[in-house]
Amino acid sequence: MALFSFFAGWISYLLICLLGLIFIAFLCFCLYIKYIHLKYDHIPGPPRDSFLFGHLPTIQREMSNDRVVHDKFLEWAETYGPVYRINGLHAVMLCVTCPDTTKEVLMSPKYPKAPLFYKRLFNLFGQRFFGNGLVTAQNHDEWYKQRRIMDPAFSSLYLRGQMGAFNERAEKLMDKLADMADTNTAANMQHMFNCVTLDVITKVTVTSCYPQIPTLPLQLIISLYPKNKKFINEVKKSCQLLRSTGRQWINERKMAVQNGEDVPKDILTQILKTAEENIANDDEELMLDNFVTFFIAGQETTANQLAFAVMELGRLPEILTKVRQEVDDVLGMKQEISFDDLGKMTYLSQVLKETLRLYPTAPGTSRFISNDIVINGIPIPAGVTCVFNSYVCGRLDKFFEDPLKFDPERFHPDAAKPYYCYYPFALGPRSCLGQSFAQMEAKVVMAKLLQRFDFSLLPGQSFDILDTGSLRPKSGVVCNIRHRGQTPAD
Ligand code: HEM
Repeated sequence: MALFSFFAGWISYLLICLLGLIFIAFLCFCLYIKYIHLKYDHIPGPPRDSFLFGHLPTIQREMSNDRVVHDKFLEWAETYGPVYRINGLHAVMLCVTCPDTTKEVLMSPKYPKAPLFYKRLFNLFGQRFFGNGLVTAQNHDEWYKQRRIMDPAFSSLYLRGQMGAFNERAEKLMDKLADMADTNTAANMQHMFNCVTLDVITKVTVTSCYPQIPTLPLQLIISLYPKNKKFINEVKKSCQLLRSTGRQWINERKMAVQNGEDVPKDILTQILKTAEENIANDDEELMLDNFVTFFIAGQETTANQLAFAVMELGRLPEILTKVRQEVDDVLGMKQEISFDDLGKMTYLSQVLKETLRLYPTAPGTSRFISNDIVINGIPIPAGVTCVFNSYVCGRLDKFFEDPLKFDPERFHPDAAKPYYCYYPFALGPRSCLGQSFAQMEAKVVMAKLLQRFDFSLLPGQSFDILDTGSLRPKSGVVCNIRHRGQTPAD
């Protein structure tokens, strides 16, 4: 009995000490948050929901109510100006729309990608995902080494040589659409575009292993609720499948290289080279990081752009007529589109650019600011994350008049170029490596679609945006497809 009370006494003593320590740690954390508030509260920003969580509850509310969180950021940019502050626990994030700062920060290699966001993409729900691949690499030298190796697979000379592949894959889509037109079947255009961009990037359709990536704050929120376990497990399984598919393809290519076979200078071959020059000892993991990176970065962004373009053309007959006329003038009945043809379809380029202004499918980027700077006359102490949001910039009327109007004339070759307020592919050294690839692919697919088919949106669809980290049309853009010249009753 005495022994029992001795131990019980010690356990209660330890518990009290532990609680005391937790309380002191919490107090220190609160004091640190107060210090951060004092340091950055001179920067304008919306009122915080709470001392501890800052603006996170508002952001969570927007997301759980199925709203586009970037609309909230837009509303705040309109109210609080070219730089405003958002708090979440001890972290401070600045949303910047000031063009001069956008230029200064994004064009300089001095500002690394912000760990606040990119470190979280290393894993997805505990499963290695983008790792240290090109999009997420934060160390400048490691990133630069990879980028230099990957560049040849995206040079304009190499891409010219890919026109055959773009044509061939787009033709497969046209065949499917022709079947649908013949059988009067409605087409979910987003799904169709996903298949073609997947086909182009992998040359094999492996749609089933393609993971849906939830937005980063959403990931954290999702992982807090046990009821999401099933979803989390599915995402993890998709990631594992993607990496094991990558492992298999990489090994096959490695064997081909070792056997002295003539391999193409494509993305996969270049990925093998990134590992050869990697000084760290995780060659295979780095290759898989880049496999996942190109698979994700190179596929759904373009598919979603195409789907948004069809959505807008479906409700704007005048623009549709004009762009179709251009395609007819340049291509006529020609089946194989050449690189030179692409250059001649300038209005189609304008349509695609305008699509990304209103619907930047990868809506922003961020950088860590490790030195004191001044933004729009406001001194900013070092240690913050700056977010550059192309969705917000594209919809601010100080940059684009009547911003919600879809108007490709904004990108007419003679129109004034937007000054650091239009960057759907980001800007500077960390801008999109696949920009030309994506826009060549998008043009080939759109041109063939316009050349061969009439499409009309099925009534009753929403024109809303679904924000899953990248932006996509909520409706899927379901269309009735007809061969050109075929009347709806045929
Ligand atoms: C419409 C299509 C596309 C859009 C809107 C887009 C947009 C972007 C954006 C905004 C970034 C910067 C991301 C960040 O800073 O977090 C980026 C980076 C990147 N994109 Fe794209 N992208 C598209 C298509 C592609 C394609 C087709 C590929 C490859 C085949 C690709 C490969 C990459 C890579 C490798 C990076 C990282 C570049 C680096 O940091 O060096 N993208 N893209």
